[in-house]
Amino acid sequence: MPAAQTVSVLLPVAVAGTYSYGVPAELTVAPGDIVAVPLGTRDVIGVVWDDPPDAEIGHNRLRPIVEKLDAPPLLKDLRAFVDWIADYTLTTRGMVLRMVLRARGGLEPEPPIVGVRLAGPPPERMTAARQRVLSVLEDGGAWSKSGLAAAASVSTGVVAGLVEAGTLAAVAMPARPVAQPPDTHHAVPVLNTEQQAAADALRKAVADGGFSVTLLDGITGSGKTEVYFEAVAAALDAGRQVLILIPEIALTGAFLERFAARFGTAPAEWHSEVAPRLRDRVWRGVATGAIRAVIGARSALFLPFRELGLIVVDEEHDLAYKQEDRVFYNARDMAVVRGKLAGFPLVLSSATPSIESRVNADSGRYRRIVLSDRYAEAKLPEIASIDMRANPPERGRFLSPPLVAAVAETLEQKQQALLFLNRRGYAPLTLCRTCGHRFQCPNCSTWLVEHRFRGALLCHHCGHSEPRPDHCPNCGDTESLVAVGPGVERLAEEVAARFPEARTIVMSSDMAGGIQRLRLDLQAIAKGEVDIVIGTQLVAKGHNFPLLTLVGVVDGDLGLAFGDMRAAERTFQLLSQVTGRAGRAGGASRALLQTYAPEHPVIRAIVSGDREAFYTSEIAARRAAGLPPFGRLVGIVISGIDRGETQAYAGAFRRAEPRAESIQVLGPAEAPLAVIRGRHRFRLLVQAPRNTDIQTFLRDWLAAAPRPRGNLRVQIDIDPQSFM
Ligand SMILES: Nc1ncnc2c1ncn2[C@@H]1O[C@H](COP(=O)(O)OP(=O)(O)OP(=O)(O)O)[C@@H](O)[C@H]1O
Ligand SMILES: [Zn+2]
Repeated sequence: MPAAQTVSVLLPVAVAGTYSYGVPAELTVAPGDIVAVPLGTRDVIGVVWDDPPDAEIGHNRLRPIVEKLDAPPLLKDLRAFVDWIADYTLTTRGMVLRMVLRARGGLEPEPPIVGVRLAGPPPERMTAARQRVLSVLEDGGAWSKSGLAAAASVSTGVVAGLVEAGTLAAVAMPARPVAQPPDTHHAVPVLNTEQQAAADALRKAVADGGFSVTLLDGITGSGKTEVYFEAVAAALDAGRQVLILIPEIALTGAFLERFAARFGTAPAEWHSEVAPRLRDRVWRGVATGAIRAVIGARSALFLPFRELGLIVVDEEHDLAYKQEDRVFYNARDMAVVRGKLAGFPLVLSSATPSIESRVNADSGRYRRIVLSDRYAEAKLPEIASIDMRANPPERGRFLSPPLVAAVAETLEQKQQALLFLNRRGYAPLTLCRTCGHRFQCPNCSTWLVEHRFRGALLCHHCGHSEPRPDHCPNCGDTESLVAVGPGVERLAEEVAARFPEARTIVMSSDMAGGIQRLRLDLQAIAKGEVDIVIGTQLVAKGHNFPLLTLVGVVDGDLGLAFGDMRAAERTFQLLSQVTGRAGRAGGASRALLQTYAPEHPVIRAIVSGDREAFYTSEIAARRAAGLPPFGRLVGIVISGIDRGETQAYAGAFRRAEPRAESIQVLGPAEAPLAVIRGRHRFRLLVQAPRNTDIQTFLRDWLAAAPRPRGNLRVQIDIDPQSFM
C-alpha cells in the first residue's frame, strides 16, 4: 500500500500548534482546504495548514481526515495573517482561526431554495384564495412558497394544497445574491479642487498596486467619504474586492445609503447584528468572490476575501477598533498588517487621526492627504467654552444659563440642538442621604448606574441588574436615596422641564429596539423630526445631521478625568468629533463646551481650533516620555477569584521576569477596576523602546513564570488602550 499523505491541520481551539492527520486515498488536499477531522470523540472543522506535519507519528496511529468541505480554501495571505496576529498578540493560532471560521453555515454550499410555479390544470375545487394565488402566478415565474402566500394574502397551506392538487409544481430556485455588484459609474461625484487632488492621489495608490498606507486627514464635513469612495471605485474597476471598516454599527444605516447613492447598490454588511444565516451567506460570497464590497465592524478583517484589493479604515482613531476580549487586537493596526502581507493599499480616514498614525505620516511611513475645508458653503462651528465656575447651573441641574439660552435661540430659529453627555443611564451613582450607603455592584468594584427608564440599577461592566430600590438596604430609611451626577436620561428630564414643547430624543447604545430602532431614530434626526438630541458618543461621530446648528457639550472635562496616557488624545478626538456635527449644511453654527478647566490645553485646542498645536504638543510629550508610538507598552492583567491567591501569583509572576536592560516593568499593582465579574485584578505594565522584540521577551517570561493554576488567568494586552 502506498504511504498515505500526512498533513497538518489547524483547529479553532485554544491551541497554538497544528494536529497531524492522514489523507484518505480518495482525497487530495492542499493548505487552505477546509476539512472535518476527528478530535477526541467528535469531529471538528479545521483548515489544512502550512506547517510541516509531525513526522514522529506513525501512519498506523494517524487518524484520517473525515471529509473535505465544499468551500473555497483559505488563501495563503489569510493563513499568514492568522499566524502573524497570533504571534504578535501572543494568542494561540487556534483562537485566531476561530475568528476566521465564524460562519459555520458558510462552509457548506447553500441548499437550493425550493419554489413553486404553475405546472398543471386548475384545481377541481376553486376558491377565492386559490384564485388569488393563480393570478399572482400568471406571469409564469417561480415564487418561494412563503413569498407567494404573502403576495396572494393566503396561508402557506393554500399553496401546499395547490401543489398537492398538481396545479403547482416545486422547482429549485437560485438563491438571491446577498449583494449586487457595485456600479462604479453610477453617480460619479463632482469634487472640489482639494477633494479632486485627494481622490487622484488615492486612485493612483490603487493603480500603482502593492502595499501602501495613506492617511486621509480631513476636518469634519470635508467630504472624506466622497473622496475615499473614488479609491473604492478604482479598486473595484481593477477587479478587486474592497473592505470598508467602520467603528460603530450605528453608522451602517446612513453609510449603506451613501454607498448605494454612489454605486447604485448597497454593499454587504458584516457585524454582530447581521442575522446568522445572512452572515453565512456573506462569508461564502466573500470567499467565492461573488461579493465585491463589504462594510463591517472590526471582525470583518477576518473574512476570507478572495481578491481583496483595498481596505478603508473610517474614523481610524476610534477606540472601538480595539478588541479586548479573548484575542486583544487593534483592527486598524491589523488591517495594515493584512495589507502588507497581501500587498494592497490602505486608506486610514479621520478628522482627528490617532497620534500613532500622525507620527507614521510625519515620518514618511504613511502618505498623508489633507482636506482643510468643509465642503461647499459649510463652515466649522464657532466654538466657545462656558466656564462653569462663573456660570453654575441651578442646584440639581446640569445646564448652565448660557447653554440654556443658546438652546432656546436655536429652537426659536427652528434649528436643531445636540446635547452631548458621554454617560448612559440616569445617574452614575446612587447614595443614601441618611447613612451614606452607596450602591455598588456585587461582582465588580464599580458603582451601579441608575437607569430610570428601565427602573433598574445596572453595572456597566458585568451587566448585573437589580430593581431600583425604594429604601436604603443599609439603614432602611425610605425617601432617602439620591441620584448623584447626570446621565443622558437625567439630562432629558431637565430638558423636558425647560423646553416642554421641544421634540426631544435620547440616543444611547442601550436603548431598547436595537440597531433597527437606532437607524430609524438617526433618520428622524436627519429629517428634522427632532428638535433636541441628547446623546452619548453614539451620536458624536460620523453622522450628518443637516439641520443641526448647536452642539452643547455638557461635561467637557469628563474624558480628562481618567488621567491615563491617552486621556488628552481621546478627549480631543471626541470633542472635535462632536462639535464637528454642527453646521454641516452651511449657515452659522456653534458649539459650547461646559468646563471647569477652560485653561486645560485640550479645551484650549478645541476652542481655538488649533489642531496642529495639539498634535505638536501631544507628540512632543509622548516622545519625551518614551510612550507609544515612540516606545512600546504591554499591559498584563492577572486575575483570579481569591484576592490573596491572585496577588501572590502576581508577585511570583513578576519575579520570573527575564533580565532585559532596556525594558522596564511596573507593578503588580491593584488595577483601577480592582474587581470585575467577581475576579480580582492586578496589573503590570511593560515599557520598552520601540525597536524591542517585546514578543520574545514576553514569551520567555511566560515560559519562566509559574503556570497559572485553577482560576488564575494571565491576560496580555499588546499596545493597550485601556489601563483600567
Ligand atoms: N463633492 C461633493 N459633492 C456633493 N456632496 C458632497 C461632496 N463632498 C462632500 N459632500 C457632502 O458633504 C457632507 C460631508 O461629507 P462627509 O460626510 O464625507 O464628510 P467627512 O469628512 O466624512 O466628515 P466627518 O469626519 O465629520 O464624518 C456630506 O453630506 C456629503 O455628502
Ligand atoms: Zn458588575
